[in-house]
Amino acid sequence: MRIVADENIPLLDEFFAGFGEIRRLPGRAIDRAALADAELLLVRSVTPVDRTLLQGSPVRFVGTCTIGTDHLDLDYFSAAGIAWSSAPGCNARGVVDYVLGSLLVLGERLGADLTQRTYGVVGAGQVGERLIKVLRALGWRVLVCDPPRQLAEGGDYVSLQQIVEQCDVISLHTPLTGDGEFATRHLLDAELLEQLRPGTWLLNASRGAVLDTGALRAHLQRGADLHVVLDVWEGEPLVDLELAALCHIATPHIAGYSLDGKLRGTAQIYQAFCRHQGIEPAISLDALTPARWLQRLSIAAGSDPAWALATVCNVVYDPRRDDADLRRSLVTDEQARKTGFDLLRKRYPMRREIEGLEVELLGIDESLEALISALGARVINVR
Ligand SMILES: NC(=O)c1ccc[n+]([C@@H]2O[C@H](COP(=O)([O-])OP(=O)(O)OC[C@H]3O[C@@H](n4cnc5c(N)ncnc54)[C@H](O)[C@@H]3O)[C@@H](O)[C@H]2O)c1
Ligand SMILES: O=C(O)[C@H](O)[C@H](O)COP(=O)(O)O
Repeated sequence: MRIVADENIPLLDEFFAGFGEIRRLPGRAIDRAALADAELLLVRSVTPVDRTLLQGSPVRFVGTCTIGTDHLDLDYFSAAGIAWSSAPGCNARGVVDYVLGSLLVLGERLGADLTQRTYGVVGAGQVGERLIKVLRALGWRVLVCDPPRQLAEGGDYVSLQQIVEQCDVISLHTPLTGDGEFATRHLLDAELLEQLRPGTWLLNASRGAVLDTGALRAHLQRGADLHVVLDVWEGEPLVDLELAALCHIATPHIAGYSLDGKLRGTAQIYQAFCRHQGIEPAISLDALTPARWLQRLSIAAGSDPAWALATVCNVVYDPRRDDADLRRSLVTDEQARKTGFDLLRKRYPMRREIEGLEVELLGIDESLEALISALGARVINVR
């Protein structure tokens, strides 16, 4: 079997060499010619996979090692009988760590008490649900907007209008969808942006176009009192220079780029392809995951909770490095800017997740124990 794969998918040989010959290409360079004799196509989010790419090719299975599927034409797959899989939830925890790290930066720069804010999470799926769980476990107030889930399950949800009116912090975690009752393209449009409360923190680590970023730039240029964190950009890999300059934190679509999340993405596609082939998966991710460079941290009972929170989060992930790297890459030449964006993602340094970190708690401190557990780290009590 011939396999064509995005060169940025880790563990390709370990999981897929047993199925056939793998040809690696930059995701944006995968074209019709490359697929002339390929039966299996493995992509990430930068390869639009549609009729134009696939028609006439022997591809029978498409795997995207990502959560998002907006780059796949699923209607065409279904009409053409092409099987596919994404990797639901694979890097969701990385996004939660990114949001926590960003909140800490904003809290420090703006002198805000994170415990006293009202958080609005828009989209309560794999990412949003995990984020809500952490924020609520910390005892923070969270409102949730997810109309599809509200319709399907009922429950304690609010409207987007209520989020805009009541929240100090709004974090977007919907998929990008262009049509249907719950379409999210420009979900936060010019009208809603105008209604945000002065001082609102607005975070987008979903897809660039979930926000009307042209309207956001214009609003900020008029002096809107907003504090913006953007990981994703309309028109990626080309970042809007003026908008980036107006953001508190600007990163190159790496919110979910934990090593754990990337490896899980490959493993999930391997499992899906095994199911498709009717074979039992024989390769285990556990055996292939490297040891963490920081496995355990010690914190003394009685430590300041805000310090402990920042220490556990920042030791795992601090978005300031990614923000600085992106800003250095933002040159005026558009081609160089796009190349810079892709290079930052291709050469992304090793980052692990808070889940998996062990925190040794020295002495008895129930509230500190609850806080560290809320973050998802494993508490080891040393009495
Ligand atoms: N920046 C990154 O690195 C990164 C990483 C992972 C995922 N993502 C993006 O985040 C998105 C969400 O990820 P997920 O794993 O939570 O997806 P998911 O499919 O598990 O959950 C999405 C949730 O959004 C809800 N939703 C849909 N339309 C909505 C609307 N109009 N208003 C409010 N809620 C709506 C859905 O009902 C669902 O509960 C992905 O589709 C992907 O595009 C980005
Ligand atoms: O949808 C996802 O899983 C994320 O956005 C993912 O991190 C995208 O990474 P990429 O495929 O662009 O490398």
